Amino acid sequence: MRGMQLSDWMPCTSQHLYNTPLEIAQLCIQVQTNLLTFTMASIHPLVDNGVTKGDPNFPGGSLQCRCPSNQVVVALKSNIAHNHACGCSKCWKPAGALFSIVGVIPRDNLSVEANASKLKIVDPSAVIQRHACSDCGVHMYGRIEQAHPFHGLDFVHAELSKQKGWQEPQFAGFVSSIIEQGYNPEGMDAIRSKFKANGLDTYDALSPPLMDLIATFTAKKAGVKFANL
Ligand SMILES: N[C@@H](CCC(=O)N[C@@H](CSCO)C(=O)NCC(=O)O)C(=O)O
Ligand SMILES: [Zn+2]
Ligand SMILES: [Zn+2]
Repeated sequence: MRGMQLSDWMPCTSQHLYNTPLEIAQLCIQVQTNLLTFTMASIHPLVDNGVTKGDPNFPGGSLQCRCPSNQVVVALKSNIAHNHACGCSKCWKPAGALFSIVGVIPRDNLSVEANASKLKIVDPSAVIQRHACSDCGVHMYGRIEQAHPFHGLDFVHAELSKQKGWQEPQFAGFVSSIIEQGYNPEGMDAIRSKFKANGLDTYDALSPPLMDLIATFTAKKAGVKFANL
């Protein structure tokens, strides 16, 4: 009996349905990705069904907390930068999401326009002093007060804005941190595949350029002299 041929498994190969093993492999990957999408927990609503590109000329807008009335309003005079999915335990995430989506803006471009009295710092001992609405709990901005490479940049969640066009997530950071919050390590490959399928590189800290900024700050603080290249 001759060995099974591909054509034995594909009775319809006489039509132009599956031309090459590559097309079949691509079809299998697509089926698997679709299945993963169907079965996986939500990464974040702005990632689960694809990432929508922002407007590079976006001028900024405002954020509102999720109280039904007397909302905290924060005005942002420019677009955000380094927007990223964050798996860490400290960043605010919408209900059901495994990741936060958080970006930065120069603190001088951020102002609280309404109900500032509702804001309280979630963890005063943290590096990022996250100012959250004491009623609905969403984080309106995170500010770094101590000497730090990101001092002067506020962390904000642009999904709290009614305006569209904010910078889209550029990468996924602190991905392994979701394990610390109870996500099954067996599921990490699927999580990383989902990010990659949406064009986002995944890191277990911040992106390399941001990590280099942190290391440069640390070296300079320690008086390290950089060798010539
Ligand atoms: N595994 C820890 C990681 C927490 C952490 O280091 N978070 C980063 C990134 S938050 C925005 O990208 C950080 O800068 N933390 C300083 C701070 O949050 O104050 C965990 O999950 O908790
Ligand atoms: Zn609120
Ligand atoms: Zn975080």
